[in-house]
Amino acid sequence: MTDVPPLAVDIDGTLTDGQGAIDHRTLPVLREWPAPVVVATGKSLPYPIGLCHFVGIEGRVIAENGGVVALAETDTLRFEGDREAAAAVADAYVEAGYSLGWREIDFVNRWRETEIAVARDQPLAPLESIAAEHGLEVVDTGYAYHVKSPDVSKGRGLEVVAGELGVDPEAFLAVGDSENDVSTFDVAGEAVAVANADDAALAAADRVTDSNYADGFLEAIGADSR
Ligand SMILES: O=C(O)COP(=O)(O)O
Ligand SMILES: [Mg+2]
Repeated sequence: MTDVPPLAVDIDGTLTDGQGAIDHRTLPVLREWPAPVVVATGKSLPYPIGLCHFVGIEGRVIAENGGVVALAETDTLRFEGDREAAAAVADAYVEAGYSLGWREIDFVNRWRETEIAVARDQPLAPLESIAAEHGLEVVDTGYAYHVKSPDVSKGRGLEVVAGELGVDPEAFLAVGDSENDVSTFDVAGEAVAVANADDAALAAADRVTDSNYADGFLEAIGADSR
């Protein structure tokens, strides 16, 4: 087949099951996809790079909601955003008596270079107001609150990746589940939300799958979901 589109795929809520584990059925599908696969996630770079490595695909990654773009084949490693402002928000939030909500050794933020993530069981309103004071915004992925620059997005990252790969961003088929995928959906030619997606992703998608989570992903790309 020559008309198989390149894929821009989210991780949490899209390649996972309802418990957050990667669904093993997605792995051979990603490995054998005959066009470039770009992993676009809110997670810090080591997670998606590790995923690509162990799936056995080229490292093509948009991490930190677009704050980091990494493309192994072109030696690209780009950073966007304002890490100092995000760190200042985290400090002010803790100073105000709140917590980022992770364990003492914080593997969520340890390798994060352009934004800060806060656990969703922590109060959102003060985080939003402190972020706004620093010119930043809070995005709720359904897995964490991410404090990021408003001009950084997965969609902007996809434009950069597409440029590096010499592919039209509109050629991409994007699959995702939450508001941090809306910008990807806007840039890609075809946008599919899995059925468990939040309202923002559902509204931005061209179509919505019948199935949830990884079943939805496999349905979205027309893969056999046995
Ligand atoms: O890190 C998160 O909060 C969500 O990650 P995702 O973008 O892969 O769904
Ligand atoms: Mg997601």
